[in-house]
Amino acid sequence: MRARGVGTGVRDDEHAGFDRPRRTRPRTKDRPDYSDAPVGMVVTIDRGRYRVIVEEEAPAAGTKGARPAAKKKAARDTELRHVTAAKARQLGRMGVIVGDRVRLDGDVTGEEGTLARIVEVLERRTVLRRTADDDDPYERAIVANADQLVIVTALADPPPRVGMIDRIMVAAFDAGIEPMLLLTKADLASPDALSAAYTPLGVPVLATQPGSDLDELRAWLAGHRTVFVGHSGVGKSTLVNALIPGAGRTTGVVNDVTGRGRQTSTSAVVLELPLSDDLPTGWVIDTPGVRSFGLSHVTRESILSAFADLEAFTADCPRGCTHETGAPECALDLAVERGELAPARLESFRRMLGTNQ
Ligand SMILES: Nc1nc2c(ncn2[C@@H]2O[C@H](COP(=O)(O)OP(=O)(O)OP(=O)(O)O)[C@@H](O)[C@H]2O)c(=O)[nH]1
Ligand SMILES: [Zn+2]
Repeated sequence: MRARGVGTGVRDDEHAGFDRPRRTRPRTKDRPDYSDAPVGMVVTIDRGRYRVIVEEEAPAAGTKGARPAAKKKAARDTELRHVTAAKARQLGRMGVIVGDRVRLDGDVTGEEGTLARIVEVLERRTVLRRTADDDDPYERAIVANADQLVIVTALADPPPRVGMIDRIMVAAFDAGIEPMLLLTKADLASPDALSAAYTPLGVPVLATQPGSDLDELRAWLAGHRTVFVGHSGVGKSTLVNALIPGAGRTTGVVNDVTGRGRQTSTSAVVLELPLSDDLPTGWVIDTPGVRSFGLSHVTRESILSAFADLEAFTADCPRGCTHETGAPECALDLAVERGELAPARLESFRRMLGTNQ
């Protein structure tokens, strides 16, 4: 007979329940209801400890802990509490990644020396994944719940790698995350060629150099959770520090002796953009410099679904059409012939398909 949860009373369906297949787990007894537990966002992970930001209503004016009236300018009407947590045993091997929204149990005061427990990971809206290389069968989920991705590429020193940009872009398309291209070091080389190569993809492109006005970028980030991805040395930390004074992202050249960068972080970090009077709040998720970006998890269909205009034409493709260059009677070629699709757009799409081979 099924054990009954303590104090839950007899439900109506309890009587009829005996001839039903037994649930593997009694619901009420082993699985406490955490629906009232506070929800927070995982901002860093370090050796099994998760730093979680819990957003709560700010105390009303006049109560203990209320914000002084003088600080009202550009203030949020909620407050952010930082809580350190460990993964609860019941989550088993389930991964918790940066950006995850989690429910917390135990001591959630966030006071020095306290430790909360992550008891549930809420459904992810997006997951940015990569494999170490294309033969790597293990995909790694890097960041959860981002809705934008900024690919940071230097125009020189190190020189841009178009293949790498394409791959990161495909990972974004696959994840349903909006990509943007940010070209740094425009003082060293012109952004024109790269800019032209990515415009047909509908990807916003922005070039920066020391002293650049970052207002356009700020406007783009406001109200979003944006992942920054880039090769080591492209100037990503310089940019993040400019956007978020006090972020303290380590910058500098690669150490000539050890060949290793000074950056020690191995996991992504969520940072809050400064509050502003005229822009909604936003978050930046900085990731460690990447050297490769494997895509063995990405399918042709998921790339196609990021190109809604092309997807509409492919309804007329022969069954099993690969849509690649030379695919017989591919409706995409016919659409270009009829002048309904820009050749550059099809070319860009096919370049993206090619990254996955
Ligand atoms: N000329 C020029 N140099 C830049 C620019 N942005 C950054 N740099 C320099 O490029 C070097 C690398 O910058 P970082 O910000 O450390 O690069 P990163 O991408 O964070 O690199 P990792 O920390 O290794 O991931 C530093 O010496 C910066 O001063 C730029 O727009 N123009
Ligand atoms: Zn086709």
